[in-house]
Amino acid sequence: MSATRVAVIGAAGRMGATVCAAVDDADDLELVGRYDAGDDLGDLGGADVVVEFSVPDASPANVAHCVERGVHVVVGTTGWSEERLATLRDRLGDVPEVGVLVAPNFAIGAVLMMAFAQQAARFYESVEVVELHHPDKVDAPSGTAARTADLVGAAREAAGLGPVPDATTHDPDGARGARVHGVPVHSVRLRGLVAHQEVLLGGPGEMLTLRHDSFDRVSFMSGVLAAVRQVGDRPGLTVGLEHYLGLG
Ligand SMILES: NC(=O)C1=CN([C@@H]2O[C@H](COP(=O)(O)OP(=O)(O)OC[C@H]3O[C@@H](n4cnc5c(N)ncnc54)[C@H](O)[C@@H]3O)[C@@H](O)[C@H]2O)C=CC1
Ligand SMILES: O=C(O)C1=N[C@H](C(=O)O)C[C@H](O)C1
Repeated sequence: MSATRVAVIGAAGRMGATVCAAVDDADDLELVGRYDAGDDLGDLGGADVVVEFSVPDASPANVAHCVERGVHVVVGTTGWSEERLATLRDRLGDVPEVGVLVAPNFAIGAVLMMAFAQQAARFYESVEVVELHHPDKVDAPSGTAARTADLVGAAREAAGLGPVPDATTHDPDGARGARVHGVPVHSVRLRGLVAHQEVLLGGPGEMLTLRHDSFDRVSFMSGVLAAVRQVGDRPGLTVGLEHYLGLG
């Protein structure tokens, strides 16, 4: 069987460079293009699949370029709001054979953490998300934290839980963090870190802590490569790697 041809957008970045190395190392994949800011994406080097890890403001146009050329895309870039996803879904309506996966986190443990948090949400009165990342990250909260909060918030709503208890009335400096789908989210940026998250769930007399740590970007590679191998067989838009792992 011939190798799947893969191009990487954002190839000079932390994730893009790691993906290029992982694709180079895989016997069944061939790296046919590396693109970064300012490059003409052209025919994408004849790629069957593109892996996109760039910046939130550039990602939708990059993905549109691929989709218009009938190329499947695995997207790891954050910032895919509901509005952006809806536009992409519309665009995919014109090319029904093309598959796109948008996933906020490709580490298996992070995917499991989100699934466990969603499962646990209905049992706890209180929940907060703390995400901790390297200080070169440009977006906050992280895509993973936003998705976790969305999943947890929706599960709470479905279970008929009200707002998380919080007596705070005076918070001039925003110490209680952001609110995503009603869930408080706190972002830490610290030299030495890569990507980490805790979901804290509290009930009378107890707390459940779900924690995931990516110590190295290699943690994302098995998920990225699994997605590259499957995306061509999954037409349309999929959000979240869990759907490729039988967890969705
Ligand atoms: N889904 C996941 O598992 C993960 C997602 N990420 C996300 O991936 C994205 C990239 O993260 P990093 O690699 O750490 O960032 P980075 O800053 O190291 O790399 C981004 C790269 O994109 C390039 N770029 C900027 N504008 C571009 C354009 N218009 N077209 C093509 N390339 C462009 C930059 O020059 C840079 O080389 C972020 O949104 C981050 O949150 C990061 C790690 C894991
Ligand atoms: O920028 C990063 O590093 C990461 N970004 C993703 C996110 O925002 O969730 C995934 C992971 O946390 C690493």
